[in-house]
Amino acid sequence: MSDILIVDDEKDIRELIADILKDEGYATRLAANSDECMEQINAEAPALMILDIWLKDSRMDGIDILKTVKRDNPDIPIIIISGHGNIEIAVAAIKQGAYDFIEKPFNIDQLMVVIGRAMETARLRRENSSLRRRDLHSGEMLGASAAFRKLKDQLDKVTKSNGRVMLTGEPGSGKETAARFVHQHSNRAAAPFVTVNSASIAAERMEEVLFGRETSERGIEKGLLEQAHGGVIYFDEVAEMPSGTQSKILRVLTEQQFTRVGGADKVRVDLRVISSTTRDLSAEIAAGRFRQELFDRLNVVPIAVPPLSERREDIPLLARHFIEAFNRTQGLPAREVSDEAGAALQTMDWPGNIRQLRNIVERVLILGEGTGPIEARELPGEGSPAEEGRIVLGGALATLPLREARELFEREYLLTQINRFGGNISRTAAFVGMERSALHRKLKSLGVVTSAKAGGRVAHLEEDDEDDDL
Ligand SMILES: Nc1ncnc2c1ncn2[C@@H]1O[C@H](COP(=O)(O)OP(=O)(O)OP(=O)(O)O)[C@@H](O)[C@H]1O
Repeated sequence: MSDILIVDDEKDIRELIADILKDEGYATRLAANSDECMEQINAEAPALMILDIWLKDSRMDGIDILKTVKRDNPDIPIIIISGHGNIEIAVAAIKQGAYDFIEKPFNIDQLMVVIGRAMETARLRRENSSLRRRDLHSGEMLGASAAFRKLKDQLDKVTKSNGRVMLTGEPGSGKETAARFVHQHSNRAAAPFVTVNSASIAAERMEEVLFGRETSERGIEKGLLEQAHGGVIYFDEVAEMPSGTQSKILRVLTEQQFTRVGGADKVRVDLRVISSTTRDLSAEIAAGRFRQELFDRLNVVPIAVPPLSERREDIPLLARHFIEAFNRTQGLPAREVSDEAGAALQTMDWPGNIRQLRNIVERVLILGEGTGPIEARELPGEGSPAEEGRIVLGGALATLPLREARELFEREYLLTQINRFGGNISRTAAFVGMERSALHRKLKSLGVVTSAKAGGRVAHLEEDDEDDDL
């Protein structure tokens, strides 16, 4: 993605521009009409396009090409070449998103200045979005809950080794973040961390993307494996990997070398492999969708990343972290979180885990009401009944005698609070306003077991002792 695509129906002009650009050290590609142009872009997006607005013998004219490219590849800057006196068309092109225009006959210095500026703007834009992405994907891991500490201990141990790690966990629970953490704390930190999005690369392009290619026109183009040399390659959602690619990856892991598409030489790379999955890979293997041998090679150190519902205690901390990050990167208001909103966040369902929390925080900050603390009513799904001091009698509650309904309510209420405080009985007792021993008795009378998982409802309920940590 470092070359310039020149689209002009006049061969002389195309070649003249290409020669000038080559002298200036740019790689170039040429297209004479809209079909050739789209073919080139689909093969690989160029860093910049120089586009003649009038194209003879072409299915689409320059403006149509501009619209299509701006729709599908908005980051490619496009410089328009227009005939002398066609200012109106040039202005229309700028309105459609062209970066700038130059008039024919053009002067070389002027062309070079415009190209230089466009490249710089595109570079800054890319850097900005990668900074923003890095900021929200920094490998910085926050948490204090028992489930988080257990994860962190396991990750700390593997940073020192070179072993292949398989991270399992729900979507958005922080698998990539955990992988980046391992990378950043290992002796490979100075080398790249490269992600392979197994689900989003088309099966037929996978090989080229991973192994790179060699052609006579463009020489060697490194694939992701080579780009990650010395560092970490992260196979995100390995269960989505097409079966043909699974076999090829297996071969690379066994032979420790591969060839580029169209190439003959063997390439060796030094990589640490970390993979992740949201699916149960043993079920995928049983169903014949995932290769057992590949699983065995990738799953040397399995680590489970806990869902947010098992680390509710960390929710306020994470929410504050995202508010701060959105404030810094996007200038959104740095609001506090009210106690009610904090409690509501801790009791919500989180199928999308930490990513969902981040999205909700972003949405509330964008749509929010002013700069004061975030209130519970601003959160999705938070109705007014609780605010009015009412609860909705859902399910069986309305059909039960008072004593049983009260017990049911107490059990639900206490389980929810215990979850919010990460299973810590002392802090739960302090919050609900009971003595610790009284809370224990109450839980016992309600049939809640305090030393183990209670019917799957309490994830980390601890037996209390002097030290209230798990
Ligand atoms: N411990 C953490 N502390 C702070 N932020 C975190 C933590 N874990 C995850 N995040 C943030 O949550 C979001 C989702 O995390 P990440 O992309 O790592 O999840 P994932 O499990 O890899 O998701 P997917 O299954 O979709 O690939 C990211 O913005 C990430 O920065």
